[in-house]
Amino acid sequence: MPGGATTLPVSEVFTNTIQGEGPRAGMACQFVRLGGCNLSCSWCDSAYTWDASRYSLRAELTPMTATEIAAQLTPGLPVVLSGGEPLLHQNSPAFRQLIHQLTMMNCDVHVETNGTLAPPALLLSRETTFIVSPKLGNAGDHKSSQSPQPWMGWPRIARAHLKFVVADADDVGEAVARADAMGMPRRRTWVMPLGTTTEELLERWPGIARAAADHYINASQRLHVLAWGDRKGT
Ligand SMILES: Nc1nc2[nH]cc(C(=O)O)c2c(=O)[nH]1
Ligand code: SF4
Ligand SMILES: [Mg+2]
Repeated sequence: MPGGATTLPVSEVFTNTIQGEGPRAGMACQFVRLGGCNLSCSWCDSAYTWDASRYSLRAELTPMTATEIAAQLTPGLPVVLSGGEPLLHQNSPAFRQLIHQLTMMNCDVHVETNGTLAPPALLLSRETTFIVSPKLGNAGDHKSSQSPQPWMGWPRIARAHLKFVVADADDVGEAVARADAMGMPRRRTWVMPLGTTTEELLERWPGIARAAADHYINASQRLHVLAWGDRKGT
C-alpha cells in the first residue's frame, strides 16, 4: 500500500446491522470494509475486495478520505473495520485520520483481521477490540508469496480474541491446537461454521457446537447470514 495515501480503498460502508460472528455476535454495529488482502483463502466470502482475477477492483473499490467515510457513519455506534485485511492500511495517513475521527465520534472500533500483521500503537492505545482469524488447513493454499503465519503477540492484547472458521469437529480440534500453541486462553477462542447459506450453517452447527463445548472453547453462528443471506451491506 502507498505509505502516503490520503484515501482508503473502500469496498463498502454500511450502518444498521448486527455483528454476526464471534465474541460480540449480536451487537448493534456498523461496518467499514477496506480493499486488499495478503492471503487468498479458498472460501473467502469477500473476495471482491482483493481478487483482481475474478473481479474488477476498480469497480469494487472507491478511494475515500477519512472524512468521507466518517460522514456515512453513526456517532456512538461501534464500527467494525473489516476487509480484506484492514491492517494492511495501518500506515496510511487516511487510516490514522479515520481512527482519530472515530474516537471523536465516540465509536468503539472492532478490527476483523486475519492476524498476520501486528497492530499499530494507535489502535492499542484506544482499547480496540481485535477479532483475529488465523487460517486453518480448510482455507486451502495461499499464493506462494503469502504467509498465513499469525503474529504471535495477540495473546498479550487483552481485547484480542481468536475466531476460527471451521467445517467440522476435526477442524475444531485443529483450532484448539493452534490456540494452545499461540498461548491464547480458550475463553478467548471462538469457532464459527464455514458457510454462506442457512442450510450449510445449520447442518454444520451441531457437530461444531458439541466439539467446541467438549474442548471448552466458544462457538458462534453467523447471525447476519441466517438473517439476510450472504449479501453485501449486511
Ligand atoms: N453482520 C456482519 N458481521 C460480520 N462479522 C464479520 C464480518 C466480516 O465480513 O468480516 C461480518 C459481516 O460481513 N457482516
Ligand atoms: S484473510 Fe479474510 S479477506 Fe483475506 S482471503 Fe482470507 S477470508 Fe478473505
Ligand atoms: Mg462477512
